[in-house]
Amino acid sequence: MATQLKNLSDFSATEIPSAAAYRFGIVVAEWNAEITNALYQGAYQSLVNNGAQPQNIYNYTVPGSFELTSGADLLLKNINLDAVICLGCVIQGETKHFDFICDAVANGLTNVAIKYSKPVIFGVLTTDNQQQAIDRAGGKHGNKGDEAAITAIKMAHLAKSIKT
Ligand SMILES: Nc1c(NC[C@H](O)[C@H](O)[C@H](O)CO)[nH]c(=O)[nH]c1=O
Ligand SMILES: CC(=O)[C@@H](O)COP(=O)(O)O
Repeated sequence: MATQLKNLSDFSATEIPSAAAYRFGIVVAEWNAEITNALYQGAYQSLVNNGAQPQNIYNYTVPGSFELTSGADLLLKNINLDAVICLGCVIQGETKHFDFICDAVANGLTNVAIKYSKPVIFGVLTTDNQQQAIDRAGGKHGNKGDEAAITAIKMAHLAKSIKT
């Protein structure tokens, strides 16, 4: 498994641009809150550790990962942001519901990013079980929230460099 070869929180500080000039939205799904709260803490701390100003980080929650698309759309429609980080945890149950949510969120967030020409970061765990989620939300495989935050910083920097 690719993740087993990589820690989601391993980054070289020299490769990460400063986040000081950028404004970030973070949308967090409430489903599996013990996991998504850990993802949020990782993302928020990674932003701040790389220079983001707390007053430039706009935090919101939505009921479930399926609503992350609506959340990202509302933020980009109403707030001047350089990137939106979307955090969720979808865990396989007994039915195909998992598949529909995961596909909807991945495609939905992609469409929002294109609609606004803004980076929308897919920080959603899609796991077979709870332990896999724990391992990727501050456990042995790091924190996907860290990864999502660093991705947001890099994409915001890329967007700025292309525009100027
Ligand atoms: N089972 C999980 C859900 N289900 C809820 C959906 O995301 C959505 O809120 C509902 O279908 C109403 O639109 N959400 C997760 O984030 N994680 C899950 O494991
Ligand atoms: C991913 C889900 O929505 C899942 O938790 C729902 O469980 P089930 O497929 O057993 O209804």
